[in-house]
Amino acid sequence: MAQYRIVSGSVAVISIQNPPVNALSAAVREGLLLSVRAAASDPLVRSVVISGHNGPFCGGADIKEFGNVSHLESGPHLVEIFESVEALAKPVVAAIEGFALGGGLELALACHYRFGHSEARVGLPEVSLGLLPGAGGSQRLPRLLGVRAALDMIVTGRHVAAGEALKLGLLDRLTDGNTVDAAVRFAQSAEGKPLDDRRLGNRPCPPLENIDAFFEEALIHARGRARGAAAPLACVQAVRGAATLPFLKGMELEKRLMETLMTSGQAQASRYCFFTERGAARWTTPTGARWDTCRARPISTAAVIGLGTMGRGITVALARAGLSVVAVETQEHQLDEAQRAVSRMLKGGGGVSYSADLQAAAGADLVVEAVFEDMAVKEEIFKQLSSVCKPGALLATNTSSLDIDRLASCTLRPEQVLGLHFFAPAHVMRLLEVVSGPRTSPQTVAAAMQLGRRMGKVSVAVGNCPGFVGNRMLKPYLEQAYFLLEEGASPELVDAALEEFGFPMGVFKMSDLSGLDIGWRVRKEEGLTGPGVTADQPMRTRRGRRYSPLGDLMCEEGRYGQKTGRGWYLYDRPGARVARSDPWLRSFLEEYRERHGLLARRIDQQEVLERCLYALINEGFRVLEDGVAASPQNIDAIYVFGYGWPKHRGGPMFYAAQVGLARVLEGLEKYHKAHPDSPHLQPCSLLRRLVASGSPPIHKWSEVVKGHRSQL
Ligand SMILES: CCCCCCCCCCCCC/C=C/C(=O)SCCNC(=O)CCNC(=O)[C@H](O)C(C)(C)COP(=O)(O)OP(=O)(O)OC[C@H]1O[C@@H](n2cnc3c(N)ncnc32)[C@H](O)[C@@H]1OP(=O)(O)O
Repeated sequence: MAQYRIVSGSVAVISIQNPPVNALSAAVREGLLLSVRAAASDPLVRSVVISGHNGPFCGGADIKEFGNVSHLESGPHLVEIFESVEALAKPVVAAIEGFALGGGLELALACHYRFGHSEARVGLPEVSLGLLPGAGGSQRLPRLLGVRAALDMIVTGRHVAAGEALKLGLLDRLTDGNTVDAAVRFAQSAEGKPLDDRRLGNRPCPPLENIDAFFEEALIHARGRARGAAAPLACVQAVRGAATLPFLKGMELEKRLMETLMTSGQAQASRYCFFTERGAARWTTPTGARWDTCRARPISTAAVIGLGTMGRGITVALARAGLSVVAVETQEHQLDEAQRAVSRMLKGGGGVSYSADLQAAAGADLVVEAVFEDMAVKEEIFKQLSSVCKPGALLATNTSSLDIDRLASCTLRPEQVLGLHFFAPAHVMRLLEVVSGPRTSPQTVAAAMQLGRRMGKVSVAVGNCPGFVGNRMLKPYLEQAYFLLEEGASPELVDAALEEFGFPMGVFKMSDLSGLDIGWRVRKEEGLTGPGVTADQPMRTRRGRRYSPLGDLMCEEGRYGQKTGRGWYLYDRPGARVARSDPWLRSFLEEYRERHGLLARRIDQQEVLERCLYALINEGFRVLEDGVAASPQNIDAIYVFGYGWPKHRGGPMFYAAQVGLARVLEGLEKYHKAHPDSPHLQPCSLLRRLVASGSPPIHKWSEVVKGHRSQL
């Protein structure tokens, strides 16, 4: 769908019409090509403006079509359309409002001039979909901006604001007014002028010295950041083609690379993540509440209780979302320090006031409690908040695992109590688990989900259980990693396998970063270690199942990780980040194995991956079975946006489907047989039932889950 009209006697305005983002679907491509041909053949038309209908210029190719080759191939191809645009003998001006992304920017690059609104943004984000700008973008952009700037945009996929795009030379002019009107006036002024130099396909790439060395380095850099993703490397290759080949040869290279990427599992996984991120907004809860049936009361003021690292980050996230925030910390020295830190992060005051008195929370629409993880302390605060806060105020806890329902029962308003599980650093990390207990009202969930969106978070509604979704699934993953150390692996081996898989950090490096003492405190509270454990209990068994005390022993040695300069690795000083192997740990593990009669065996990376990831996935199926997560897509969103699961692998549940459910089941059966005292390796019944029903595709799993639903 493309609207075609003539304005001011000589300008054809072609408007892309496909709400909400004017994506280039087959119908749009058809309409666009017909319109371009009409403009070419109409003698009255002397110039052309291409714009987006109702605001945004164009959000790119229609991603929904990518999963289906026949959709992709129906209608004219973008490359062909853009060639016709560029070849037109009349000046073509792109009028960019809102955004021009992916194929949208590639269309603008085929135009002879680009006019932008001052608030527009442009970019080639295909890389985050596991692709490259495959409709000429990888060849035209370097010819316009030069290799360095183009490569940066293409490999990172970042959105560039209009002001920067003007400086880069990507936009020719900006306007604060009506972009189409300004573009029409400009198009008329360009009528009859020569166009050859405006056609990027005709231009050579601006020269670059030491071109081979430049691209070698770019490839090394991209490989370092890609974590196993193929698209960034293909982007470098395509831009190299732009720098070294004639345009048409470069286009052939782009096409070849694009065909390989488009049909890859990585692109499929990245696309799945795109829709998973957006799908989380269509939430449901175990109690049957839904996003489309409840209205959220808007939240404009908030109080944050407790200004440790999490509280500070949450204050910043709320203030940046435009809320007026009162930050409460009863310890005066901590309050001063927090005030300075928050101001620094906000680059000024930013709507935050500070208080040492809980009464300051009285007028807030929402209170987020972020004190340390101690149930008794939290219970006391919730009791007080229940009487201090105005009726209707929502009371949230930022616990990462404690029982929301227990906190709700300390208040006179259990329906307004919920968990908001932020991830550190809270003002940076995209994920927010919105945890509802059995008594949390749908309106409370709706308000929290809306707030999450305002903060720019991927908010996922989950049910209440120890660890909620993310940390609950992490537990078996960590446990297997510890067991692997007992059986002969080293932290380096385990971490290398996980990092090669695509995690930014292996489990032991991650544990050093977040602090071993956190898990130690939780295990003490659970009675797994500490004074409550009597000397006659076997060290490696708890409640009839295998237990590894390795983490506890490390903490007893004062090895808390980066903060103490020693953990699973050695650091130059407390707080340093670079992990080095520690000979002490090697002997510690050897002695430990000897003491417990454990024979070290050779463990390969495949076993590391299967034991750790399959145990995590298995728990994911249990989470689905229990109804704590509404869908496998929600679990995957949690892992991709909160736990560093590589996007090009789609998330744990998607990965399980891609590996094959039968293979995951078989792997779990094998490992459970070898380790019968490790119940996390025992395949759960949902996985068995899915395999028995022929391993349906992931979007059909809910049909198998149904009927078995929810204990909550
Ligand atoms: C044998 C094999 C053959 C292989 C052949 C190979 C050759 C093929 C050649 C093809 C060449 C293609 C080259 C071009 C590629 C591309 O353009 S890829 C797409 C690039 N664009 C993007 O990545 C942009 C994605 N979108 C966004 O970033 C955001 O949506 C936005 C545009 C910035 C708007 O944000 P916001 O206002 O916050 O709205 P959202 O909630 O994100 O989105 C609203 C709804 O719109 C849907 N949507 C968004 N973009 C697209 C899109 N490009 N296609 C389809 N749908 C899109 C989004 O899912 C939302 O939908 P709902 O959730 O249903 O509301």
